[in-house]
Amino acid sequence: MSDASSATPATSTRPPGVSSEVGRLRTVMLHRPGPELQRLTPRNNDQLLFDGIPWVSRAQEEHDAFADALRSRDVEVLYLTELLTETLASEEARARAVAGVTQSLRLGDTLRDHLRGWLGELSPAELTDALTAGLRNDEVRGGFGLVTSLLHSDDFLIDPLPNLLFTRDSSVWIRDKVAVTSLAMPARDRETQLTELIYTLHPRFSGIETIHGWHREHVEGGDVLLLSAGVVAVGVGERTTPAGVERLARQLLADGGAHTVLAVPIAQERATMHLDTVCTMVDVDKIVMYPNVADHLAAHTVTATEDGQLQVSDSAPFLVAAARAMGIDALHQIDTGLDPVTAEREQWDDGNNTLAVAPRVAVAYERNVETNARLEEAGIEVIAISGSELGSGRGGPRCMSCPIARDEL
Ligand SMILES: NC(=O)NCCC[C@H](N)C(=O)O
Repeated sequence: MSDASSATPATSTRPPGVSSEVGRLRTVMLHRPGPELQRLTPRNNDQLLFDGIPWVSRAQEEHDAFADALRSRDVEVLYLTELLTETLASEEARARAVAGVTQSLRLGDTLRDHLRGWLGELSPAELTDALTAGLRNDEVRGGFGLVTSLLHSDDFLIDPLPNLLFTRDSSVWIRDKVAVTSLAMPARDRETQLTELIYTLHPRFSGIETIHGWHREHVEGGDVLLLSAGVVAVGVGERTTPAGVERLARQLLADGGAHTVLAVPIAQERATMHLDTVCTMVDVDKIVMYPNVADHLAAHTVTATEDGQLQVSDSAPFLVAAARAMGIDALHQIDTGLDPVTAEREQWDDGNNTLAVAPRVAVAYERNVETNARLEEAGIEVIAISGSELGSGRGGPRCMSCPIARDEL
């Protein structure tokens, strides 16, 4: 469970809404790493999308320091598990959560019925733990039948969700609406069941419109960059699919969420799983970008015709297409000027994955010494945090944060 003593109470009335990457950050949703990380073993870490086995208590310390750095800049920090527990006070939320998590065809009828009964008796906080940390076969008490006898004792009946840490990916606010995303990797599929519950049933978000949704064409929040009000760049690669960006673009262009969407192909590789692994905005007209991709990153500009059809341009260099859509002379790339090997090492360690808390102020991992030095030379204040354990899931400060409210620029 999250550290309730240091959390800001979820009672602020600041209206949610985000229209850029760099407007002053007011409210953010994080997930403090918890028991779900204790489930990682050398046998399952690849499937669960971690590159190692994190030291959990150190990861929690690093995460608490990250949250404190944000609070010290007057950012309200909400925790996903606290919001979920509050949501699960509602009978409807509990029923939906239990039904969703027991859908798996792996269970069979006997075990499913047993689990439904068991989960239904848990308190909201216990149910949050089960939904996030999962459940092993040998943790089930009673309900023994054929399936539970044949599964291995350490098989999961409910998969743990270690990637909840990366709250960026399972929902993204675009103006005053929130897109509940549809995650591509099986290990993360269930995360958006939880964010959908929070946004549809937590009183804080009452009246908020959700778009996209669980089990639609794949879109992940790490691919979605709000370059400026009305201009949304969407990476298309290992996670977000062409069909995913098409559906999102259609929705945004139809309901005023954007006037222009840039569809940006990225290499379908783990190192570049999301657009925010290669570039993030650090000022209204500055972007820090992995130099090894800078020269060939390109974009299709997508707009809507008067009768609502999508209009797709030929591909153009990303920085050119972005500046044109944003109505500025140039989107300046922070020239990290690194030799290709250092650049590759720092990109792998999320050097380009910064979280702006205001224009020209960004949180970054301290280990990316060269990239951070270049950011500072370019006039960006770097709030350096340590991420030796947090980074083993391959995500940096932007990945670990879902902005809920930012000031308009
Ligand atoms: N926006 C991001 O780049 N998020 C990082 C996600 C890391 C996670 N282990 C994953 O593979 O999905």
